[in-house]
Amino acid sequence: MSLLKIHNLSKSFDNGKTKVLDTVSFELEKGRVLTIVGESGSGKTTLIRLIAGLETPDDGIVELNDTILSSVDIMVRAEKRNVGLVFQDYALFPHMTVQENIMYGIHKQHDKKERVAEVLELVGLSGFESRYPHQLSGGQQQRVALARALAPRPEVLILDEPFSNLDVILKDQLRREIFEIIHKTGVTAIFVTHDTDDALSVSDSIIVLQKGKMIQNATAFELFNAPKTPYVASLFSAVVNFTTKELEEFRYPASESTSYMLRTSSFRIEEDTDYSVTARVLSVLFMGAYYQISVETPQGNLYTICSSNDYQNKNITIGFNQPDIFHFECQIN
Ligand SMILES: Nc1ncnc2c1ncn2[C@@H]1O[C@H](COP(=O)(O)OP(=O)(O)OP(=O)(O)O)[C@@H](O)[C@H]1O
Repeated sequence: MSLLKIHNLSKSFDNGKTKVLDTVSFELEKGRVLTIVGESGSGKTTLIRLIAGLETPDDGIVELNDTILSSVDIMVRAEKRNVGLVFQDYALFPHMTVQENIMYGIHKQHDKKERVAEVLELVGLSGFESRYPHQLSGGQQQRVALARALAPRPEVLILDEPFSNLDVILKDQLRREIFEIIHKTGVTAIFVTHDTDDALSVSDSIIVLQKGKMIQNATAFELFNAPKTPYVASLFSAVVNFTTKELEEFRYPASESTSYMLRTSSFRIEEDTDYSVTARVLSVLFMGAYYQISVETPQGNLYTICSSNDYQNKNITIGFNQPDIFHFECQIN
């Protein structure tokens, strides 16, 4: 059964001139992790602010545990919603210790100190109670922010771009740790990011927002393998747009009214494939873990990746298999 139900949520700013969210609907089951992805300005933060009660909707309903939290006539205050928030900038109070920061979020409980110790243990920071935020690393501050959000036992935990201020190695490590903690607590979580790697690795389902509209709501596997639009396809790895003429070179039966795309990584070199063309290799660049290869076909140049530089200045067969090509009955946008 769904814990959180979002129904036809819409929001505009500037007296209705800027529509930021347009009839967004989805449901989230208890204990699941949902990620919201989308380019800058697509409405991600506005959507979670509406769920957290920091904005009022123009239309639509936010429902948690069969109780309406927001609608045109109802607005339950943010602090009454039992929704925990972790922001990218940690938002810890600098003049308070770790213990005071975490206690701040706990309202009704008598066992405040015990709860602080419990959540600090959960995030691997036992013994850090009396430190101040400036005495902690970025990763530790983010774990304290998570502990603070978890302390009141929220029904939904929302993490807004929680890793974007951290360097790559720390980010990977912290992402793993935070999602282990989330799974351990079983809390229902919504994670907002424009980093699609984050989204693929941690979510039970992913919502893609584009210009305030929900384009697709699916598992990571479905989004990667069956994107609904060219934009969704391009979110998760490099893609090539094919013209009908280019596809004819591969002997692919292309139609004029369809847009075609292939992931760069789906090209096969010197392999038996469903559709192929002979092409001249223009360059092979060493990129560390792989080589980037550029080839010239009768219809233009293509880029792909391969694992060796044996193809320098050669004519090669490059191709792809039927299941790998995406087709969309629309114009590429
Ligand atoms: N209070 C506000 N008043 C006016 N416009 C706003 C307000 N809040 C957000 N917007 C606008 O709404 C649009 C969506 O903003 P939002 O912050 O939800 O996007 P986002 O997807 O979270 O972007 P980012 O990834 O850059 O954080 C933007 O064009 C933004 O300028």
